[in-house]
Amino acid sequence: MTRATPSDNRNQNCRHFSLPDAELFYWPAYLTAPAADLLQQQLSRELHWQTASIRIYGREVAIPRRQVWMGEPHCRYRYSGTDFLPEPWHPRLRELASQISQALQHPFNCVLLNQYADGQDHMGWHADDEPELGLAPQIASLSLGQSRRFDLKHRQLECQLQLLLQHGSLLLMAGTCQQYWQHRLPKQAQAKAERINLTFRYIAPK
Ligand SMILES: O=C(O)CCC(=O)C(=O)O
Ligand SMILES: [Fe+2]
Repeated sequence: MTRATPSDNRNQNCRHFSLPDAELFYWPAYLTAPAADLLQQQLSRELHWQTASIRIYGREVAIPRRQVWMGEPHCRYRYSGTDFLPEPWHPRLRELASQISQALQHPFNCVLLNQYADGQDHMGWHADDEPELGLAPQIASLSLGQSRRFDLKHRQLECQLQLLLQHGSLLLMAGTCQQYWQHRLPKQAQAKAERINLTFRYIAPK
């Protein structure tokens, strides 16, 4: 499988991981450091970050991070028993979604943003396999700020992978990654600074 190098930073090497039942592509510096700094500051300041609650065993529990769901109006998203309606595009994020779509030759029309204040904020094991994302969804994950470890594990095989997601990097989870693998962002006591992650997704209009 071949992919064009993202247009934002053509000189960056792409690391390709061909795993059992999944393809991963990682661009360590998809955005230049100054562009990534600026975007992080802007998103941190300008978005309506929410502490969402999800239902676990019938109880409402606040998730250990803040988030924003954004995209085209039809992109409703059901996640752990809660229905999220998208916020309208922030102009910079509409532009970024279209750049990433072009670079990866794949449509993206919505994005889940997560803000992790420090290493205590995290996300547990899961897959982005909600039915509205369709079969074999491709998820493009842009990271800003504090570098954090990202873990993946196969659901059936004894197969795991750890990546360090750096400031300005882009990770594409492709193939049947969401069907056969789970991923998480673990707690990391030594991580002291903020990280913002954007996972661009595609939801087909009904
Ligand atoms: O913050 C990350 O890198 C992971 C985010 C993620 O898995 C998600 O938004 O579904
Ligand atoms: Fe995810």
